[in-house]
Amino acid sequence: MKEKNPWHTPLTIIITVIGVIAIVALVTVAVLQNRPVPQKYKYGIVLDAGSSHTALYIYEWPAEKDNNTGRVEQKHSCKVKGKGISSYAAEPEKAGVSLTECMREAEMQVPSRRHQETPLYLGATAGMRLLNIENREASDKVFEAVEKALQGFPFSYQGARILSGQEEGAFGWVTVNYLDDQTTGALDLGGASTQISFVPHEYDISESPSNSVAFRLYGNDYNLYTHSFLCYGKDQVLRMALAHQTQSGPVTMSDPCFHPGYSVTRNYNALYDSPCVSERKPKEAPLNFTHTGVGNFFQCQEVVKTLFNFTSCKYSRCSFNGIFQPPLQGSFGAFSAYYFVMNFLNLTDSSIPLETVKANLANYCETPWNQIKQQHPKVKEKYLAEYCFSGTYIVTLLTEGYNFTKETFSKIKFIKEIKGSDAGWTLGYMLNLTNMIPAEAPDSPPLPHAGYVSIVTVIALLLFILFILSLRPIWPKCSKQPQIV
Ligand SMILES: Nc1ncnc2c1ncn2[C@@H]1O[C@H](COP(=O)(O)OP(=O)(O)O)[C@@H](O)[C@H]1O
Ligand SMILES: [Ca+2]
Repeated sequence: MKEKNPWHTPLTIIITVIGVIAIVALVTVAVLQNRPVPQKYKYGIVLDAGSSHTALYIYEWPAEKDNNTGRVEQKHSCKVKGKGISSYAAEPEKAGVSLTECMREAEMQVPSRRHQETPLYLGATAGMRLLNIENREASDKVFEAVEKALQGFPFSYQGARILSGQEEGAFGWVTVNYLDDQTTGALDLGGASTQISFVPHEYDISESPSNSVAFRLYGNDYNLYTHSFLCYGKDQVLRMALAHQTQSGPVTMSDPCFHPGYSVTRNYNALYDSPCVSERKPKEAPLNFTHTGVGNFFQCQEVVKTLFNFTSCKYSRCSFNGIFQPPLQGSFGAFSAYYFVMNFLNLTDSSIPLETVKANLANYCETPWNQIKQQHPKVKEKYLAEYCFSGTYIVTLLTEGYNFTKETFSKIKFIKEIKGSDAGWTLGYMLNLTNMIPAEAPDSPPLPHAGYVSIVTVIALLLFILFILSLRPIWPKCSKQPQIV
């Protein structure tokens, strides 16, 4: 005869059913109540008006985390067609018009209900610094035109201005260190200026106060060393190199920094039309000269070295041109033109020793111009012609200028972006102006939703089991199983 299961009494069945219903109800209520609400985002827009071109960046962060840490991300970027705003000195209106296409894109990217509260900034760097030195009126007109154009959009326009070299260097450092976990120096190479920023080991800021910036980031105070070298961006430094080699006003010039077989006609007035070289213009020169290539890395390095002044230094130590620089410290992120050039040359890998970098460059510079063009039919010819010079300049600036050695060179990472945001000063600039540079370390992260659900379920189950056990006195008696001997 089949024995009746003692658990099948009405009481235990009722208790079990009620228990299961209670657990399901508890978990459902808890899960629904604490479901993460769909994220609401806030936005900020920064226009980087560089010497060679303007780029627009849209940043995004969770709305409720305004003052919190490390949550601002680049949502979108747009490259403005044409040249930098400083090139519109003669026709300022066009500087404003040039921005409209990217601004329209921004209107589409930022949800319209957020337009009015979205701050919009424009920061101009060394191109406008030079125009401002050369022709103040023209620089003001460009800003007027740009301002007028930007105010025509529905965002919260916060102004357009020239960043100082210190700001450019310091905000580049903030961007890198906001996004990265360990403290990293920042190396930024532009077309018209270049910046170096890092936290020195022992830093006596009193030696050169103009090179020091203090920041509080993620609970730590930093004394940052930063310097911006105007005219040492790769386009202006090329002008200086060409100027150095055309002092006597020749009709043809043989240049070790360009490939053998390279030959173009250049205009003297155009070459010397920049405050970085205007004083060196030869008194008597023809209208044009023929610029031909020789392709010799070592000779090119000698030319580049003449552009640095190592003779005077009134501090305990200097990089070049009498500028104070404490000993290099830690790892570095090198971005903008550092990355473009080294990436083209396949030299971004930090494991490549400095000597190999030089050997590869020597080999690259020697390659005939025809061959280079054939190998890279899609690369813009202006860039292509200049990679030998730019690569040589980068190596020389880092080693002779900033004193990187073969050991410390391997601590430089050539980077385009970090965690999806472009490396550059724009993010740091916006964080600073919106008071969003996180001063304190992030709170320990709260329990993720899945973890929360699991814990609620396990506790509910435990309670249920305890409840069942507590009913033990009224459990039906188990009938003894026949013993097997
Ligand atoms: N693909 C590329 N290859 C080589 N150089 C590039 C490339 N894209 C941009 N550049 C260069 O990077 C530099 C960017 O400088 P930019 O930010 O405009 O000037 P600055 O920061 O001095 O105001 C320019 O010299 C530009 O020619
Ligand atoms: Ca730049």
